[in-house]
Formats: sequence, structure tokens, C-alpha cells
Amino acid sequence: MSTVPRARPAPPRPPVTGAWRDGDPAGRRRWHSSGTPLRLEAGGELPGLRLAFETWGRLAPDRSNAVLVLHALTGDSHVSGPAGPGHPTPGWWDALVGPGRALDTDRWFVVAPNVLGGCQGSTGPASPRPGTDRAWGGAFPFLTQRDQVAAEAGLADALGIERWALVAGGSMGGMRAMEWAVSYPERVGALLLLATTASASAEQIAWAGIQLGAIRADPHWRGGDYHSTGRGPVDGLGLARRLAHVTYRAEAELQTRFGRAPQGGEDPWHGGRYQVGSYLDHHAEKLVRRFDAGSYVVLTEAMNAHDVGRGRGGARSALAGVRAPALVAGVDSDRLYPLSQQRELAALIPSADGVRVVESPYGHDGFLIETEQVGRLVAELLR
Ligand SMILES: N[C@@H](CCO)C(=O)O
Repeated sequence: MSTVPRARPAPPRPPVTGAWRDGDPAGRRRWHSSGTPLRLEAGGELPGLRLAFETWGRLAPDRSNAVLVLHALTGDSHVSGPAGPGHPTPGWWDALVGPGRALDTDRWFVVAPNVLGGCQGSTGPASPRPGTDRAWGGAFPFLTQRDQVAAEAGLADALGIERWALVAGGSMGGMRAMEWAVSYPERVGALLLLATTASASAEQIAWAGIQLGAIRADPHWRGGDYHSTGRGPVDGLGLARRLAHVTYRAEAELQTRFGRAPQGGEDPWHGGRYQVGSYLDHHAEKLVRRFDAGSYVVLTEAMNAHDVGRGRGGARSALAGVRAPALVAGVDSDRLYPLSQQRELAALIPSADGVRVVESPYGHDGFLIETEQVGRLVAELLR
């Protein structure tokens, strides 16, 4: 069991405008562009799409060692490595990916795309709309996880990868991993689903709906068409992140770390903050610096739409088609994607060997933090 870290004060930062611009060519990222418009599940098509991706290790001559890692809502392609130009955060699974680590890059070729609809190099609402001199903004089409996975299949084709040795993802990344295993069963050699669900529940849709409401209520949202205005809906996005972040952590953790303590010299009875409020302010400030509100809306709506059984005769029938050996795991303190959802998933996937429990005080974020336990699951699947 991990110990809960002590709270640290946030350093001061320059102001944020939130007028997000697409394009971030400075990193080690590469891009896959599709010449063919993507036909969308909800109807219509998306022309000129581009996926940013990163890779670690070398693809074997027989192309049998490729692993696909899929990020969650506000993640990106930067799974491993330090923060730097083009990479606003350090690799979110850095402890798992690298030489000698669970995903040993001396052996495995690890590929991580930024999700379609995202804002770290892949086509999303902040990207230029083909045929115009403006961003897509509010005209960006409604996407589903299946559309996102279809775009990722195009990337796999372009890389010459017919079959992944492993497809792994947590939370929203788990939704896409599951869609990969159902839509392309012959292309998935093993499957790791973490802290995810067969379909978004009423409560998940409810929390997400409040976040969407906060963004859309910001006067700078302008129906999603704010990218050229010089100011985006940073207040709304910040509120959404505060709320989301509470759902990502556990009640006992927040109580142990912060309790009722006031922040620094502030007085909560006279307009000051509690420590926990300051902690949420910090996470909100960090997100609005690196994330586009339009992408947050598109990706959140796609998560709400997630239902692996849609149009497939229900989840049981859809997941019966999964051929790959599968591991389904959840975090014992996760209140957003509770273990009951992973138990249900494991029961519906014939090749899954029950549910594994990641022990963590951190709630849903445990799938990002408990890398030792997750590493053991990866190693078990790749053995
Ligand atoms: N902290 C994660 C949680 C969502 O799974 C994220 O922001 O993507």
C-alpha cells in the first residue's frame, strides 16, 4: 500500500488566456495523416485527419513486438520521458515504459497516439478546418470511441503493424482498448483494461454533464468558436477540472492529506481557502495551461457515448467476440469507475481471468500512480 504524499504549495505562475492554438511541432512527436476522410459513427465524415504519436523501442523485423498504449481523458502521447518542448507533462507512465521496465523497450516497440479529438497534436476542435482559415471550433463533429479507434487502426496500417502484441489502456484509454479488441479481434494479441467500464454509467454521465455545463456556461465559450478570440473558457474548464479531480481521488485520501486545514495563512471564514480548495485550484490552473476546452468537451461526450454493446446485441454479445487473453483490473478506492464495473467486464469477457485489484489510497488516479502493481499486470500478460 502506498503512503499518501504531503501537500506542497503551488509555485506562482503567469496568467493564462486559454486561447488555444493547434500545432506543436517542437517535440519528438511524429504525425500520421490520412488522405481519406474518416466516416463517423454518428454520420458525416472528418476530412484531413492527423494523429500525433510517439514510439519507444524498435519494431522487430517480423513486426510481432508492437504494444499500443492508450491514454485517458487529459493524457497524451507522452507516455515516457521528461516534460520538455512539445511535452507539457512528464510521461504519464514513465515508470512502466523504458529499458528494463515492465514494458521493456529493449524488447517491445511501444506506440502511443494522441486520441482523435485531442489537443496535443492530433486533429481536434483547435485544429484548422480544411478549406477555411479558421479552427474547427464548435463545428467539430461528434466523435465516438469507435471513430477514434478507426483512426488509430489507420495509424497501425501506416506503421505496418497488423497485430499488436498488447493493447493497454486505463479509464478512457480502456474504453478504446476494449473497442480495439471488439472491432479488430484479430489485431489484438493481449488486452489490459484498467479502471474502465463496458458502458458509461448514469453517474459517470451525470458528473461529466456538470463539467460540460461549466464549460458551456463560461461566456468565453461562444458555442466552441473561441479559438481566434484571444481568450478561451478557462474559468469553465477550470471548474470542470476541479469537479473531475475530486472524482479522480478518494474521500479518505483527501481527508488524510488536507482535512479541514486552511491554506497557508488564509482564513476560510474571511474569503480564504481551505487546503483542499487550493489543491483543486492548482490542478485547474495546470490543466487550463495545457488543454483545450473544445477537446475536453468532444472527448467527454465521446466517453458519455461509450457503450461497447451498442449495435452489437449488447455488451455480452460484443465482448464474447474478444479473442485475446485479457486482464481486467480496477482500483479498490475508485469511486468514479468502481470495482463493480470491472467485475462486470471481466465476467463478460470469456478470456478474462477474473478481476485484479490494484490496492491504492488514491482512487481512480491509482491506475496512473500505482505503476508497480500495474507493471506486474503488464508483465503477466506479456509472459
Ligand atoms: N487524471 C486522469 C483521469 C481520467 O481518467 C486524466 O486526467 O486523464
